[in-house]
Amino acid sequence: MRGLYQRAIKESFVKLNPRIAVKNPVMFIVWVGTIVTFLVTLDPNLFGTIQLPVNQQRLLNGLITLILFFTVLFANFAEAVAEGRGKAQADTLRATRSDTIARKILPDGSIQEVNSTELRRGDLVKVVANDMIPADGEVIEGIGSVDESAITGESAPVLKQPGTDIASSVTGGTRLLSDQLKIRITADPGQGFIDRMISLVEGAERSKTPNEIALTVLLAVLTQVFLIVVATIPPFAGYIANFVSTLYGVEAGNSLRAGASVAILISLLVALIPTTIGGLLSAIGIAGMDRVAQFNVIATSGRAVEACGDINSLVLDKTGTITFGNRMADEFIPVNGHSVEDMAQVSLAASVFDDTPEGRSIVKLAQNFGARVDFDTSTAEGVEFSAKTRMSGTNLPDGKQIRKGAVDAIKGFVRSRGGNNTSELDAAFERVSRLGGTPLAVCQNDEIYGVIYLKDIVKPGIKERFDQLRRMGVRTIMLTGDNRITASVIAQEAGVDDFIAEATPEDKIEVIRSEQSQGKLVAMTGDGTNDAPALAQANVGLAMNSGTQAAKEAANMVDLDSDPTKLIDLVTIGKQLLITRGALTTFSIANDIAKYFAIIPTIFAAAGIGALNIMGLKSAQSAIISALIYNALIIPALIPLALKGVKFRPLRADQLLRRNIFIYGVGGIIAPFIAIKLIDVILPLS
Ligand SMILES: Nc1ncnc2c1ncn2[C@@H]1O[C@H](COP(=O)(O)OP(=O)(O)OP(=O)(O)O)[C@@H](O)[C@H]1O
Ligand SMILES: [K+]
Ligand SMILES: [Mg+2]
Repeated sequence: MRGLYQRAIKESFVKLNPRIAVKNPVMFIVWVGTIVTFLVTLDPNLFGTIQLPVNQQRLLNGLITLILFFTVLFANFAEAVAEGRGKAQADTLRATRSDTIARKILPDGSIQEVNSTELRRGDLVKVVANDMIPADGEVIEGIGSVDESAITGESAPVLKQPGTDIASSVTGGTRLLSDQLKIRITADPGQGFIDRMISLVEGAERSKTPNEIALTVLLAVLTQVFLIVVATIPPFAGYIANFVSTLYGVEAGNSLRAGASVAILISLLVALIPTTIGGLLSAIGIAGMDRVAQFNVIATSGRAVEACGDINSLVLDKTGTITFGNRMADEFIPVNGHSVEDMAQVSLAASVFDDTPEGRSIVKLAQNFGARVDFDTSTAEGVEFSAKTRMSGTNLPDGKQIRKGAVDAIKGFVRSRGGNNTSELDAAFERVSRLGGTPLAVCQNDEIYGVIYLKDIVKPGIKERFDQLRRMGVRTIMLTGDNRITASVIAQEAGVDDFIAEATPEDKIEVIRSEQSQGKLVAMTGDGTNDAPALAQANVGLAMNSGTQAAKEAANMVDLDSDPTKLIDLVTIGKQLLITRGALTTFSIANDIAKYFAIIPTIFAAAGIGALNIMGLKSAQSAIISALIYNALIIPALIPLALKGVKFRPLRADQLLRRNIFIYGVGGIIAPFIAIKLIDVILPLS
């Protein structure tokens, strides 16, 4: 922690470099102002004669220079502290990226040892137990467990094997613990997942988000307006000075001219321009990305984090996101006069090749009923489950075709072979669906044997989360391949706003497009290759780290813990980022009013227009210094708030706006009046 601050202090000075400083127009004006006031400290008469005794003027100018310099440093410090945590994280990551020797498989099948940095996309490598995986890739042969703690912080080993979308992708820098794998490299050197993570957390790719750019422009315009206002004060003051001279004598007129000295005009300018938000703006953005990183989510840009705050619609999978997703076979419901044992036997035959959790749980339940595999598995053919057919099964050596799957899919299968549907089947289908379970029909050729009840449970607390989202104006849409009845039961229980049943992967992208065509911003999660287009289409796409390479590349965020529910947290983080920025901007601009009333009178006070001094400050000098000290100190004082984010309540945007304008607007007007008066009382200036 101390190291973090030491580093930040050092960085604060590095950021004084004009080439870096100029990127923040508001603070750059302060920096230029500091240099000018420094010049008039060296030679108080630089821009014309002054009326104060030279030493007194020099002291005042020197003090102003010092405070302005600290104002710039404080703003730099805010940014440096925000960047610090990411830098520390990058160091840890870099340590895992050390080069290793890879066993490259040559076209003739022989092995050549090469440095991991020489591997290119498409190369084949062999990795044996205890080897570091040399680069990102896809397992094409073998099975083994991998320690991914370097990237996920999760110590439990993860099983990797070819074929299955989910388990076949490996990340360079993780370690193979057992057995051996043949891997096809999918990333060129320096383009891997860990490389991308490093450059992200280091902020190398942290370009300003569109909102940040818009706000920076607004602040720059505001700064320009004040620059013009302040620049017109001298002629105006000069005009009044002439007038005062004729009334009260030349000396009174001159003291008014002195009041509008360069140092004081610069002080007024700095006090009026939005330095508070100008100094904290980038820290707020970096902190938002940091908060996302602490959730173990990697965002590809600050833009993605911000987009989370603007989301109107959340598209979520049912299975595994809203429900636990470890759908277990709970019951066999035989139909058409078949016995449970008969049905168990057919269900087992339909599932021996099905590697999904559903398939394995069916095998287990069937074995409990005494079912045994009674055919030669080496000559039988497995029919893999696909979200499109919504079926899986086995073609037996004797030509029998056994299938299980969504009830309407199986009905279609049976019908095409001349079989019939029964009301008994429909009753079983309805019973399971009304319980929120997934019914799978089982058939052999044209004969339906029964319905398997796959049980799934809605995650506790999810309804409250959706209520919270609704209060923030976010609509939740549940998407499922399951039937309408099951979908509506789960939708009701989870409290989603809308649902789409019997959805194909194409439906996902369709839902997103139709929401977007209504001007809405959409967020979604996904892990499969077929999710990739939808992840790319969504304004916020959160891919699971356990998912395929394609999904991860299409998404703008990756969750290292592979928990799709995190999308809900991301929306909250994004909203908080926007609210924090809005609140501090309001506060910063509201502050100006008090600072204006503290400084303006000092310019005219010397001319005896004391009535302007409504704050009753001790003297012109004390007023200026007090206002500037407040202006400088408010930046470090607000760093914790900028980093942590303002207190967040799940409210709609308009309610939040009203609340914020009240708290940070009214507070922003009152706070500096009190603070400046206090500093004025404490200051040993006369
Ligand atoms: N292993 C399987 N074998 C046969 N049919 C299956 C299998 N797994 C699921 N199904 C059927 O296919 C349907 C679609 O499955 P899919 O995984 O696409 O969607 P889902 O898991 O129900 O919904 P979600 O989109 O919420 O994940 C399921 O509702 C179920 O009826
Ligand atoms: K200011
Ligand atoms: Mg699914």
